[in-house]
Amino acid sequence: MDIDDSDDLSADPGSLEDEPPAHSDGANTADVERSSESSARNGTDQSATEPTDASQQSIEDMLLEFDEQQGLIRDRSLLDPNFVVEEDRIVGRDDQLQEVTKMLRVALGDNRPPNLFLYGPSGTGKSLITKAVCHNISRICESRDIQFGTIEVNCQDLDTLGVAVYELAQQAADEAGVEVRVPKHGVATKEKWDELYRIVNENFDSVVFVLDELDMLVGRRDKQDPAFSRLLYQLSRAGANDELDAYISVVAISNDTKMMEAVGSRAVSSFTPEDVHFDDYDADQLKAILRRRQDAFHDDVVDDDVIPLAAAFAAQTHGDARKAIDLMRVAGELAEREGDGRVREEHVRAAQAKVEKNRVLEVVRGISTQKKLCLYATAAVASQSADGTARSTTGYRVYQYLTDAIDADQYHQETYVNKMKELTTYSLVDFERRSHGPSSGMFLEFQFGERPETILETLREDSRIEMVSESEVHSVVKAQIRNQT
Ligand SMILES: Nc1ncnc2c1ncn2[C@@H]1O[C@H](COP(=O)(O)OP(=O)(O)OP(=O)(O)O)[C@@H](O)[C@H]1O
Repeated sequence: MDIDDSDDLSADPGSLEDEPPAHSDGANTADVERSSESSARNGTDQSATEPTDASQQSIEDMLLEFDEQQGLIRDRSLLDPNFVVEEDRIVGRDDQLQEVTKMLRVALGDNRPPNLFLYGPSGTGKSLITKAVCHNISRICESRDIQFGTIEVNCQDLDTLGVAVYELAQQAADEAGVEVRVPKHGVATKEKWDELYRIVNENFDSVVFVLDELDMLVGRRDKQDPAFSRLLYQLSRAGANDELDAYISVVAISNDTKMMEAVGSRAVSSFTPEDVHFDDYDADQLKAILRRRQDAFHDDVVDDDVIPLAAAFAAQTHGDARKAIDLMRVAGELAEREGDGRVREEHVRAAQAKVEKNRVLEVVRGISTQKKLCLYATAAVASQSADGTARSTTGYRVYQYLTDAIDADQYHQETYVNKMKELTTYSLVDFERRSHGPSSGMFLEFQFGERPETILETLREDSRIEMVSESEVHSVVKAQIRNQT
């Protein structure tokens, strides 16, 4: 996720000086004096229509003042989660680096590397490690005159298999420096596959396809297998038969550890990947990752407690390095905007509130009212339970209360559970199957990637949810938690 809060205040002072001010509001003292002289001559009083506050700073002055201010951030790219950092800035992923390198290095010789399935929570370095290894393979291949290509797509915003195949063809063409010869729309998916094969065969000896966030490629619901399963089947089969001359390897990346369970049996038997697991980072690892990027800031402008605090906040929610880096960037930008000479603990706390809110907003912006109600009910339970989790059985009762309160349709418990499961793809919420003894039956236990309070606060911005009394929900939740066996 990319949260861009940056205001680029680095306007070119030269060009600003050449420009006359757009209008005289807030102009300098001399202008104000000239203006009052002329009104006196004309016998008119302009004080009612024009600002007379001579101390008001013009926009130009403010821009120039900001521009002259020494910024705190020296290298913004190091605080951009999408920027691929140099190898020496990668910390705490030695095992995964070694495993991925060991398997993909086969591309350096005359052999097909194995397929890989990289899985683990968001922001744990899956994409970074893949890119770093492929980058190195590419460099060595260049010196050996092997045409190696990395063809990478993020499946998050790809709706159908056809769109995904076109995107692969487009990326392959970009990597090879050629043009795609089929149109994006209005042709059968088969033609897009053929075009992809043509581009690969004509330009590469060896290719690694990197399919990031693959589980998000669900495709049309009327198909038996999800689109990601069909994509894996077709790609890995093409590698094994004559359609592709180049050696190909498919690296599937997912947050969903259970993704392979949803892959159809045909695809499983042709894809057969080597698994590489990525764990959450702990606070110490996150601290080390941030310290290795501290030179993103000018020397000696970051207070000592800033990095440990950002690392601790990020460790609380899944140990996500992207979040830790986001926190540092937003804290730095807040400090710059306030004109503070240092990044302090208070900036990290303010950044934490902002980053959390942005992440929740990103998820809830596009979801239906029904999903919002499911999420609200579950977060309300988690916010009051002793361990911060919510049982599906309790969450459902609160959901029933909410739908009654606003007179909305009410789903069965199974649908409520499915809606909550669907929300796990955004890594805002996660679940585990649990049972408290033989008599209590099975239930899902939900835990949140952000504070449940932030989720509730954000969802209350929806006018239908806002209608429900907060204190009543509170009492209902309390009673339901008390009734849990
Ligand atoms: N071990 C690490 N050392 C240095 N930086 C890291 C490390 N792990 C992750 N990062 C940084 O954290 C950010 C997120 O990492 P990355 O995109 O690789 O995560 P991911 O596991 O692929 O997440 P997602 O599943 O959400 O795509 C990137 O900016 C990356 O540079």
